[in-house]
Amino acid sequence: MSSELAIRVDRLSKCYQIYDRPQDRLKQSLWRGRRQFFHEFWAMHDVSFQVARGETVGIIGRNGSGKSTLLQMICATLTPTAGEIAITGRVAALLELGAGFNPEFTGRENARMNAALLGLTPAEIDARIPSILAFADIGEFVDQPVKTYSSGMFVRLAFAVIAHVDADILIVDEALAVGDGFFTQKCMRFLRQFRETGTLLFVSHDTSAVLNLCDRAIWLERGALRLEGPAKAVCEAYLADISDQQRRELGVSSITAPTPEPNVAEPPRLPVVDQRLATLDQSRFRNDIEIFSFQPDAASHGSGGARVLDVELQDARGAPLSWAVGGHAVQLAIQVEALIDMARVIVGFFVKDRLGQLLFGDNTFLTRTENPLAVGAGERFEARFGFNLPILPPGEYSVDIGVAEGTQAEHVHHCWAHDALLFRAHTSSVTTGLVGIPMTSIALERIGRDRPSAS
Ligand SMILES: Nc1ncnc2c1ncn2[C@@H]1O[C@H](COP(=O)(O)OP(=O)(O)OP(=O)(O)O)[C@@H](O)[C@H]1O
Repeated sequence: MSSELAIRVDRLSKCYQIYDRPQDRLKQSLWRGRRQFFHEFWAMHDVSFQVARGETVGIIGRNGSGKSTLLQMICATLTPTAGEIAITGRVAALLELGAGFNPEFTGRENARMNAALLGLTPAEIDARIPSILAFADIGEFVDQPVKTYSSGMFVRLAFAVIAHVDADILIVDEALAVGDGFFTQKCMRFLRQFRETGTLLFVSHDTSAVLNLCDRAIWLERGALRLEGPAKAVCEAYLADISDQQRRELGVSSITAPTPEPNVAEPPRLPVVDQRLATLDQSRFRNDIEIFSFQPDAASHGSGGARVLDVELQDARGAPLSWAVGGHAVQLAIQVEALIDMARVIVGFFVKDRLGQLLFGDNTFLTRTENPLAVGAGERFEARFGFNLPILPPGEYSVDIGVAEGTQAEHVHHCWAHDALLFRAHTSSVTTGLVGIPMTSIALERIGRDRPSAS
């Protein structure tokens, strides 16, 4: 195989023998192939593709399309019925919860055992175990048998191990989603860093995760390769296919958007009040967002000239919120301590989703261009941003806070606190797209016919 290739999959097929009743399996072994008591199910059929060294490839497809089957064969935990796989490099995989873990052993013992299986020498394991356990961050559970672990703890430990074994090829299933928001973001940061040098196969139902991470995507359908190519084109085709199918199921033919009228009146501007909020807020689709308290020990970088003291989401009158409702007015209040004299302070924030994709944010620069804020070392100051929360799809979100000095174009970062505040949206009327925007108006009216009917 060319040294530029990390993975070559050639005409791969997997057939399962399905027995309708347990006794049929017994009969099959007694008859030794002279009669057939099973029927065949081809979970993968004639799939071929190549992954170049250093590529990041997303595998997408509906439930049961063969994603796990394919990856298990690549990891050699499942034997193909036909076809070949050639791999160049050390493979580490996170495919199934708890796979490769002995339930009776502690987390520490399992981490050592897995690291050894993945090729680390005892000396390398000794050197890396503190960092593995720090990454997993499961506290005293590390010395408990893993049979007592929650699924989130399993993922943390398994991911921590694969992140420390110098793999050339990483294979990760969306098992990641089991972790909490902070951990998922930590994993995504690691994966982004890993893809600079390594080869990554990433399986997910979530096309935004694939778009975010992958150069290329492979779409599997009923065990066959339906499409491969640039991640954007493949994900778009996949989503279009899903919506076509939904339309067919609903019995709706394709919908063409009407051409807008040329002189439509300007929509009303502020105040932004979504007319539907009152109704939505009475329903189970109300966008309930749980706000977790400020994380003072959140990881941060920067020159160290400032320190974030507190971050709060407040209601429009300044009362702290532990729950917020999407679409409603809130304030984000950020308190900072200057550790050095600062002449032109800028404070900003970014809200990110569980994959670390930046959703929205803002900063104080334009508000204070004319009279920049100057503070002395030891002084405290507060930035406040008032806005209508977007409607957030269910999931976890976090807020990064930045404190800088200078101008928008040229500045010194004194502090960038990652994941200083965490939210969780529980229920939502929005399920697609990154966020829902509160609408100022929505109309649907009859406007006549193409041709007046003859009377
Ligand atoms: N051990 C097995 N015996 C019989 N059929 C199996 C076995 N394992 C998987 N299958 C079948 O093979 C097909 C592909 O399964 P696979 O788990 O690879 O799909 P997937 O794309 O990973 O699905 P999901 O997104 O739900 O995880 C499915 O129809 C599944 O029922």
